[in-house]
Amino acid sequence: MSKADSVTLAFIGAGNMAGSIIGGLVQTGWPAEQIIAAEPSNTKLDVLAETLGIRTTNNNEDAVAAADIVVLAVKPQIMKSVVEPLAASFQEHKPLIVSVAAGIPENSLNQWAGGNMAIVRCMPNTPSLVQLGASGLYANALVSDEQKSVTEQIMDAVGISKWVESEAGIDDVIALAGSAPAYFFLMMEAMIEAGEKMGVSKEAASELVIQTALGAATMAKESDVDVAELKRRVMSPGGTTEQAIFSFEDSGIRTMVDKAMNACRNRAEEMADAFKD
Ligand SMILES: NC(=O)C1=CN([C@@H]2O[C@H](COP(=O)(O)OP(=O)(O)OC[C@H]3O[C@@H](n4cnc5c(N)ncnc54)[C@H](O)[C@@H]3O)[C@@H](O)[C@H]2O)C=CC1
Ligand SMILES: O=C(O)[C@@H]1CCC=N1
Repeated sequence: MSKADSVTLAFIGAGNMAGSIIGGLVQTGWPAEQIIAAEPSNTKLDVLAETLGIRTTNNNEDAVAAADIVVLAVKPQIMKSVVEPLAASFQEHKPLIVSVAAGIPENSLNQWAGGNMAIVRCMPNTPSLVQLGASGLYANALVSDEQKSVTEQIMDAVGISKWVESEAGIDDVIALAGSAPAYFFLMMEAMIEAGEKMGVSKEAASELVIQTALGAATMAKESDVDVAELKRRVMSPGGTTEQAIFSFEDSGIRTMVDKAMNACRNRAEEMADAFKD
C-alpha cells in the first residue's frame, strides 16, 4: 500500500459524500478501475459507472473482498447493521477501514467489524467534489504509517486534510468543516433572497453573490493577512460596508455562529451515544 494510486478503494454507500469524494478523485486522475462502490440503489450506481467509469456492485461483501481500503459512507443510523454482516470479510481481508460517518466511535466500528481492525475516522465535506474539500483524520493505534500516508494522499487529492490528536477532535472538524459548507450556502441563500427583495433578479443576485463568495474565499486563502484584516480593508470609514458589519454585529452574529457550531458538535456527541451499541 505504498503507492496511493495502486490501492483499490471500496465505498460502502454511494450517496452524497461518497459521490463527492469519488467524483473528486476521478477528476483528479485517480484510476477509476481501482474504485468500487457498493450500494442498494442501482440508479446511483449507474450514474457513477456511466459518468466516472468506476466499478459498482450491490454486494457489500464483494466490495470489501476487492479492496485495500474500505470507506464506510452510509448514514450513522444504519452503520451497525451494515458493518456487522461484513465482519467475516473484514477479518479475512483486513483492509484499512475509513469511516466518514459523523458520531460513530472508532471502538464501536472496530467491535462490529470483528476487532483488531486498522481504522481511520475521516470527517470530509462535499466540496471534495471540486477538489476543494477540507477533512479531519483520526487514526486508531493499529493504523500503520504507510496506511496513514495513503489515507492522507486520498483526501489531499480532493482538498486538504488535517490529522487530529484525539477522536474528540473529529467532532470539532464536523463543526468547522464537515457541516460547514451548509453554513456558507445558508449565507448565500439569505443574501440572494435579500437581493431579490431589492428587486434584483434571482439569476443576477445568485451570480453576484456566488462570485463574491468565491472571490472572498480565494483572497482569504491566498492572502498574507488574516480574515479580520481583509474585512477591515473593505470597510471604508464612514462608508457603506461598516453599516452592514455593524448591523451583523448588533444582531449578535458571533454568538449565533458560536451557538450553531456548538449545536452541531453536541449533536455529534449525542449521535455517538445513540448509535454506538
Ligand atoms: N453529506 C455530507 O456533507 C457529509 C456526510 N458525512 C457522512 O457521510 C455518511 C453518508 O452521508 P450522505 O452521503 O450525506 O448520505 P446519503 O444518504 O446521500 O448516502 C448514503 C448511501 O448509503 C446507501 N445505503 C443504504 N443502505 C446501504 C447498505 N446496506 N449498504 C450500502 N449502502 C447503503 C444509500 O442508498 C445512500 O446512497 C454519513 O455517515 C454522514 O455522517 C460526512 C461528512 C459530510
Ligand atoms: O449532517 C450530517 O450529519 C452530516 C455530517 C457532516 C455533514 N453532514
